[in-house]
Amino acid sequence: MVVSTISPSPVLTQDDLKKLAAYKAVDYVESGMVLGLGTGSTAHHAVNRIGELLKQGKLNNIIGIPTSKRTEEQALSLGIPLSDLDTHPVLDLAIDGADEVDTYLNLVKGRGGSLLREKMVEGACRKFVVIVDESKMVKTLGGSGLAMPVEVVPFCWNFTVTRLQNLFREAGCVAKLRVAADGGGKPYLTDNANYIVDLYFKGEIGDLKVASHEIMRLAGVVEHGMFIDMATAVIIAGERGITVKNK
Ligand SMILES: O=C[C@H](O)[C@H](O)[C@H](O)COP(=O)(O)O
Repeated sequence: MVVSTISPSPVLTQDDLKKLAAYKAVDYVESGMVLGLGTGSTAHHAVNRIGELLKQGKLNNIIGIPTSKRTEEQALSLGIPLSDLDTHPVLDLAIDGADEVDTYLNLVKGRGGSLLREKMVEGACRKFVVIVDESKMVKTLGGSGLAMPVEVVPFCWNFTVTRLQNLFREAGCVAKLRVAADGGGKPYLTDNANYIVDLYFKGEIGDLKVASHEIMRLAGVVEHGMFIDMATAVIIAGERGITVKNK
């Protein structure tokens, strides 16, 4: 793993740091690329920047593959030409945020609800650059005590919640169905009309590949938010500057 650090910065807000990481990642973009466009507050800055450079004529012939309906709308509003994986099954580069990044550059994603399309698009990229502020860095995934999202089919979701929780009983896992933010207690619906079950761990998840396999073996699970061995680089913006970690 190659690590490089550049330029210290003055006191910045978390959003400033997200923007710094995003802009740095857009330096990797070249004209003619097919690009995976990530989802979330950090990726939002990168998509805006790509739109800006296209408008200024500093980038040309970019094709974007959005990882969510939200990003699709944003990209269209910026005039970024879009396509999909059916037409462009291999992408040059994807840029996206993450909820957690461990020391091996494994990720937790999906707290914003977009993990399935992200995993499909980012798994089809030659390079996957992750952009985060330093608060996202963790020793081990799930160690922050925050959600590890799993996308599940709505059919008998309660059954799947119980099975997911039982899977990680020794790690003190609590599994909860995510509800929509707009109140009413209705389940949160993903872009694929599925539900999200959030897993909260008290202890260690253990071997991530084993955990991944166990989760995916459950009928009813569509995908989970652990992105193992997928990132090729992580750009971390912090109070002391930007750090780039390459796989
Ligand atoms: O579901 C959301 C995506 O995985 C986001 O990329 C992730 O949650 C990070 O989002 P943010 O940049 O807003 O922290």
